[in-house]
Amino acid sequence: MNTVEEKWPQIIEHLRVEHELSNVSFSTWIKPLKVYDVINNTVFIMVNMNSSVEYIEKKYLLPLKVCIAEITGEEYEVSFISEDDDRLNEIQNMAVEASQKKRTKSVAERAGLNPKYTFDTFVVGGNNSFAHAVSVAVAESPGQVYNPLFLYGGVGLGKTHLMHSIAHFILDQNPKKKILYVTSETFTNELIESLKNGKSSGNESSMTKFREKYRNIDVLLIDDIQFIIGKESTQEEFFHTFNHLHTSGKQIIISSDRPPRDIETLEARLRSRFEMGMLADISSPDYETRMAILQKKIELDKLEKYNIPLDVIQYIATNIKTNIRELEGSLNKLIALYRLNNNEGTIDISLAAEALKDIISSDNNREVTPELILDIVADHFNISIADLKSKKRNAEIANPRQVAMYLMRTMSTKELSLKAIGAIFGGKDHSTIKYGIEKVESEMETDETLANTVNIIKKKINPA
Ligand SMILES: Nc1ncnc2c1ncn2[C@@H]1O[C@H](COP(=O)(O)OP(=O)(O)OP(=O)(O)O)[C@@H](O)[C@H]1O
Repeated sequence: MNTVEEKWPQIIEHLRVEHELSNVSFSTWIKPLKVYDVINNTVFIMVNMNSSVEYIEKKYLLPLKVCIAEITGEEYEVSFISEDDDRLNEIQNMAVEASQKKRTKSVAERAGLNPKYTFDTFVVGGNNSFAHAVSVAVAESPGQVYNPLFLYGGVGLGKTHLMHSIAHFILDQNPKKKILYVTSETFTNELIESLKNGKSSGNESSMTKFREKYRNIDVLLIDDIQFIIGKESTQEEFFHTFNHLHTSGKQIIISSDRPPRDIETLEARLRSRFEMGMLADISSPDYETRMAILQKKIELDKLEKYNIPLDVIQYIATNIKTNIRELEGSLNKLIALYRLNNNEGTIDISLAAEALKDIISSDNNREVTPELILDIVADHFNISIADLKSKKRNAEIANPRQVAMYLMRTMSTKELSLKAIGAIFGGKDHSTIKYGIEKVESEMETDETLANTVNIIKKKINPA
């Protein structure tokens, strides 16, 4: 049942009270209305045979629209229909189409894909045209052309975006394809958990489940493979997963921050497997590509309304060279600064300079600041920096927050006192910070999954 249908009794009650409808009006016109369907944000309401659609439309369309928005929190169009309406067939077809679209989308969502990362939103430039071309080829003929496809390149240059694009494309062609996208961190942590559960329960069923999950698929996408380096048991398991899929003609797509030959602790047998398909690198975008990416983002995020002057876009493209995530981040920061000022200032180069101030970082030997740690931890756990700094206590936020505290204490270039860390997290007491840090430290000793995650974040902060 959709939200409008679910909340229909509240919606009409709200209408009755707000518009002071008499009992007669209410029971004559409103009570008999039924939600017929909600399709693409339009609520179709069936009007009783004996009522007049024209009259109800004239008198109640607007009030009802407002009440629906107030009760559901979402804006809908409202359309009244009658049982002998010529449009009924058309509406039913629309409903079927919409539910098919929804199903395809949920297949993509289930596969862990970001809906924004598609080939349509990917800007092709000299830095990525080869990687893009081979990705399209793999998407068109999974398992048949380049297997595995190994995409590599520096931080924030579009590897994940390309991988998701391949997966979306395959699912669009055939929603039944079984696609699994994971980071190597997830693969490792799930393996650790399965081994642990297998040991404690004394049976192998958890490992069997793990293997079923990773082997019973058509396409495996594994992101940031560099993070399984140095872990023998993970490499061993991955080797078998790889062989199983590869010999059955299933497609494997891998990303890494460097080519296989430069991953020192990668076992030779895995390295040779990775090198037997297609290696494609993505390098830093040139100026024209950076401009094109900024323009695309303005279009996709509907930022045209801010009329950002061309010289401001050029200023950002000139100054942020090596990381597309930072390129996008500066545009977001610029808009945020402008809005902070109640949209009253002007978007000019000096505002852009302020936006860039926090973002421009020398890539080598970058200083580890609290802001950098907040940024990377938030990005890693897919939560906002505001949440990290907030007082929310649910585990999804509180645990990453404690990890951030621990990292600030142990990794910051300038040593930070407990009090200083407390100030960053909204004025928390130094004992709270101490507790958080010690909790992470002691849990890392027994919880291998947490230790693995913290180590990966450390490598993201300090990739050397
Ligand atoms: N060619 C491109 N066109 C449009 N957007 C891009 C392009 N390349 C990267 N981006 C955007 O830049 C951001 C970072 O890209 P992505 O996460 O794919 O990088 P990555 O190489 O996987 O980084 P990491 O090494 O951190 O995993 C994303 O928001 C992505 O949409």
